[in-house]
Amino acid sequence: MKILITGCNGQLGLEMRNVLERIVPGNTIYTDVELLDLTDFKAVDLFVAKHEFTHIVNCAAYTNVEKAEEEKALCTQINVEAVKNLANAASKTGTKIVHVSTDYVFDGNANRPYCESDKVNPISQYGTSKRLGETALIALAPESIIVRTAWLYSPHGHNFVKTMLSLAKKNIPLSVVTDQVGTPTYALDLAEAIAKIVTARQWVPGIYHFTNSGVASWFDFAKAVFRLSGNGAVSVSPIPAADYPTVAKRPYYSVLDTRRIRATYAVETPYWEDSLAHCLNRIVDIK
Ligand SMILES: NC(=O)C1=CN([C@@H]2O[C@H](COP(=O)(O)OP(=O)(O)OC[C@H]3O[C@@H](n4cnc5c(N)ncnc54)[C@H](OP(=O)(O)O)[C@@H]3O)[C@@H](O)[C@H]2O)C=CC1
Ligand SMILES: Cc1cn([C@H]2C[C@H](O)[C@@H](COP(=O)(O)OP(=O)(O)O[C@H]3O[C@@H](C)C(=O)[C@@H](O)[C@H]3O)O2)c(=O)[nH]c1=O
Ligand SMILES: [Mg+2]
Repeated sequence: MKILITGCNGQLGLEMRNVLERIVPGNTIYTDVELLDLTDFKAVDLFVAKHEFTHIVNCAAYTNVEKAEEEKALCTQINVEAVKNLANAASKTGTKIVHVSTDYVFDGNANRPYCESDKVNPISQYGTSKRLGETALIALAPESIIVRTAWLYSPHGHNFVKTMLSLAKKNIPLSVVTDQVGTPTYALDLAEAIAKIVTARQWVPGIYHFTNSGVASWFDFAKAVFRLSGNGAVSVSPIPAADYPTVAKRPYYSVLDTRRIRATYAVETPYWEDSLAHCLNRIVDIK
């Protein structure tokens, strides 16, 4: 087994390293944009040909939802063209790909958790680019596995938990939206799930949904961050999304149904608040 982790300094990339070095130490090469720019067709082709990986886990992406609306070309380069480059290179070497996608491929008008077969209809540039990445990958490397996740956080990088913790330090009253509902997901739990797929005896191509268990609004998520980090006194008001103007539209409801991945790969989907508590314990200086 020889694995490539791309985007190794992102939230998921860093957790993939934690998990893989515990369960299959020394089997993995980790690349960031400096070592391997995925938008460079030739570089990707040469790198993958040289190493003959058994698996690639693509943790690289353009993830700034707001800026994506203005940086459409860059977002497409990373979320679509780079995925094509990986798919082309991997299909020559018979390398299996695990690619990561998002709940933002859905429009959020459902009233029950989204299954893998449900109709997609992205409402943002980021969501559109992630969907185009999915379809390009399926066309070029149909044996791939796509794991859609949502509301990712970790001790590293940019995420809602760290945004809330830094706002808490400013001692100003906060307002957070209550009418966008999903499932906060700990990047470490996702990394465990992906590692299980990569090391499993069976490889079942297709799309899988992975999130933690349970349901929350961003407001619920913020309240839990403050309660579990000893910042329970921070004042947070619930507001409708209409009162929090943003450039990009976000789905009102994007809970994902995770039965398929649990049934196929026996992965754990811990309750979101339990995982949040675990993550907060790893973040020093939370008060
Ligand atoms: N964050 C979230 O809430 C969610 C994320 N996802 C998906 O999960 C996956 C992992 O997300 P997450 O870990 O949060 O992402 P991050 O933004 O934390 O990390 C992505 C990494 O990709 C790197 N990268 C960007 N461009 C290139 C390039 N051309 N070549 C190589 N590397 C590049 C970035 O480097 P640099 O920082 O230097 O640009 C960054 O380190 C992504 O596919 C994302 O779409 C799905 C649902 C929710
Ligand atoms: C900072 C802040 C945000 N919000 C709102 C804005 C928005 O509706 C919601 C979440 O804001 P964020 O910008 O942190 O989240 P966003 O960047 O939209 O998060 C998404 O990222 C991409 C990469 C994904 O794939 C998605 O699954 C999802 O995690 O919270 C408030 O209501 N109050 C606040 O003080
Ligand atoms: Mg964001």
